[in-house]
This record gives sequence, C-alpha cells and structure tokens, in this order.
Amino acid sequence: MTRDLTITDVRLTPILVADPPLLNTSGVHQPYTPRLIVEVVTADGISGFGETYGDGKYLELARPLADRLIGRQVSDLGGLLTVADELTVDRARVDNQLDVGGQRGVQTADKLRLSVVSGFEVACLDALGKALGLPVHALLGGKVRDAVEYSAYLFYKYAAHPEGVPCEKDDWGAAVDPAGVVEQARKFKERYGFTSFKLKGGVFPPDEEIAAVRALAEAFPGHPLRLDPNGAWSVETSIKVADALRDVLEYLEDPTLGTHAMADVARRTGVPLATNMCVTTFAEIKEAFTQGAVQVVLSDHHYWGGLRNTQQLAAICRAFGVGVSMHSNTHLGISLAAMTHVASTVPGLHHACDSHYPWQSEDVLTERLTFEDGRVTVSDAPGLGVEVDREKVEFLHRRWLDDDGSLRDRDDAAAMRIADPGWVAPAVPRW
Ligand SMILES: O=C([O-])C(=O)C[C@H](O)[C@@H](O)C(=O)[O-]
Ligand SMILES: [Mg+2]
Repeated sequence: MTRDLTITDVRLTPILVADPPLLNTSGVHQPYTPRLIVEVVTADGISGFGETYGDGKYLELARPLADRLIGRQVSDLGGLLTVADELTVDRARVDNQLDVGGQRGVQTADKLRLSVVSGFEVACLDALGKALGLPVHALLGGKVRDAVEYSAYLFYKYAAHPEGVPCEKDDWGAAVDPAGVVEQARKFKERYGFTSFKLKGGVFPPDEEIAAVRALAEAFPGHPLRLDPNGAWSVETSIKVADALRDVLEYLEDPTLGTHAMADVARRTGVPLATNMCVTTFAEIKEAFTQGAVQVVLSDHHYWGGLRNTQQLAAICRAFGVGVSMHSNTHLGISLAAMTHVASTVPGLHHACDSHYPWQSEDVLTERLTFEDGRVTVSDAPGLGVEVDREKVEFLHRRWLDDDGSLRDRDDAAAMRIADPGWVAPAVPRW
C-alpha cells in the first residue's frame, strides 16, 4: 500500500516532569524539569513522537523548525538537518553561555540546533517506522543485539526537596555519605537488576567520594564502577583520585575540564577516561583522539543531533579504537526507547549506557518501559514501539502552563539557593 509520508502538522508540547533532589557540582535538581514533546503528523494521520530539552532556548528554535517541516517528507532526514542548519539563533543564547550548568561545555548555535533537531528526527523515525511497519532499529540498519544494558545512575541526594516547595515525593531516601550511596545502589539492583554503577560526583570533597566508591566496590565486588565529577577537579586532584581507585574503576568520567587536562590525566594515570563534556561535537573529536584525552565517548542523541549522528559518532570511535556508550540527562520513555533502538544497532558497545529514567516517576507513555537484569529489550514493533498517553502529556503540559516561569529553564544553582541562600555554582576546578 502506498503511504503519503508528507508532514501535515507538527505539535510541540512543553511539559514539566517531577525530578528528585539529585545533587551535582552546580547544585541540586529542581522539583520539576522541562522537556519538550514533539509530535509529527503525516497526511495519513500517523503520529510520530520525540522528546528533547524543554528550556526556553530550545523552544524558541523548535517552533520555526516545526513550521518549516510542513509539506516535507518524514523520510527526508538529511533534509531535516539542512532545514535545522538554517535556524537563526539569538546571539544572547550563545555568547559566553554554558549549557546544562556547563555539562556540555560552552554553548554554541550548532549545539542548540542539534539538540532541537534530535527530537524531530526521532519523531520522524517513529512516524516512518509506523507507516512502513518497521521498528526504528530496522530503519537505522538493523539491531545487532536484542537488549541494551544500562547502568545504575547513582546520585548524592537529599531525602526531599526543601520544606514547603511543591514537589512529588520519592521513596529513594537520602544519600549523602558512603552508606547512603551503597543503600541507593542496593535499591537500584533490587528494582532493576543493574550490575554497573555510576556515581555522580563533584559534590563532596574528593576523599569522601573516593570512600563512597570504595564502599561500592566492597558491597558489589567485581561490578563495573564509574565516578563522574563533571570536571570539578584539577589535574593533580584527578590523578590522586585515579590512583586511589584504579583497581576498581571501569572508567573515570570527565574528572577535569578540557582536552589538554584530560590528556594529561590519561597519560599520567593510565585509568580510562570517559567524557560527555570534552567531546560533544564532531569538531572536537580529532584533537581529543589524537591527544589520547578520552578512551570512551558518551554519546547523547539529544545533543549530537539524533540517532543517525549517534551511529556516525560510534563509527568514528570504532575507527580510532575509542569506546562508545551513552550519556543521559533527565528524560522520559520516548527517549529511552530511542536510545535503546540506536544502541541496539551499534557494534562493540562494551559499556552499559547511562539513563536517568529510573529517577523519573512520571512518564508520558501508557506503559512504562522496564529494565530486566539491567537491560531494556529492543522493541520490534513499528516505530519506537511505545504508545504516548495524551492525557498524561496534557497533565504535564498544564503544570508547565501554570508555572510562573521559575521552573521553565533548568537551574540547579537556583534550587540549591532555596536550602542555602548563599550558594553560587562553584568555579571549576573546585578541588
Ligand atoms: O555528565 C553527566 O553524566 C551528566 O551531565 C548527567 C546529568 O546532567 C547529571 O549530572 C544531572 O542531571 O545532574
Ligand atoms: Mg558525565
């Protein structure tokens, strides 16, 4: 049967989703965080869904991109990138700006455009797959594994958001010391079967974080462990931590900022370094790889510009003998499905991928995706293989509409100031 793949409508729905009080080097997560749900509709009435960052700077590019897609084909993924390239980015959004509290380095117009287009690319692939009766992994060339392994993403965490702040409750408890971190890891293992553990560091002085990783190693012997302080340490501190943990770390993630500093640490410790900060664009690859600055690149289809770019990144990594895995920010089930499809197509995925999904008690799917033995099964249903619940989207959109603007742009430092009014995101390196 011939299908009409013409895009006739693109619906953009900004939402706010519950987020627990997770600590990182800039502060703490706010009780609700913005995401954007992208729905692409074809002439045949098929809807495809994607999600991406929902902060204002992304929304202001998403609308003009949506308008320019009407009349194009959902299958025209190359053209989608070309259209996105033409979007004008407000200079104030990029001049001297950091993204996600600096976790992706300096903001650029290209990074902004790629982050927006990623949600549209996934939506187009979902619609195309549904139209053709093919899963997204088949559109990407086919899966090479039936399930994708994820790691437990451990965070230092307060028991609750500050008294009086509207929020959803969670049952994870506090984790502000080694015993709390081990307890959290136990829950992750019990609930989802994860066997790799990543601790988000850069929160407490390095000796305390070394003690937490040691406690994990003792509680879970032989399990791959990672520590990620988001560049909070100097080269000398990074070397000290690497030396203290070399026998238990699978890798150290972004201990310090910048290619030269990372290369110095890698050279002087021999501990593998992973990154989602020093290599975040194709342009940064050459220098980082030739200097030996990173041994594992953590791709994130949201900011690399989609699933096809993620595959290209993986191919480049393979050519250089550099490992590849996946980074994650707060995301919902649409993105977990997208991550799982693309990860299923990447040969040589030797490290469990990151995912924040277990931290999200709310979702826009009729049925949440599940982890079995730490793995998500790759769906063979058409498109992403997930169904979006419009009532849930509407509920979370209503929350976004009702917000006075204070939660519409992620600000971990502002959230920290509610508990600690003098807080400013520390300059890095902090230690
Ligand atoms: O470096 C990383 O893995 C991240 O950037 C993940 C998240 O952004 C995490 O640090 C967070 O949300 O606080
Ligand atoms: Mg990281």
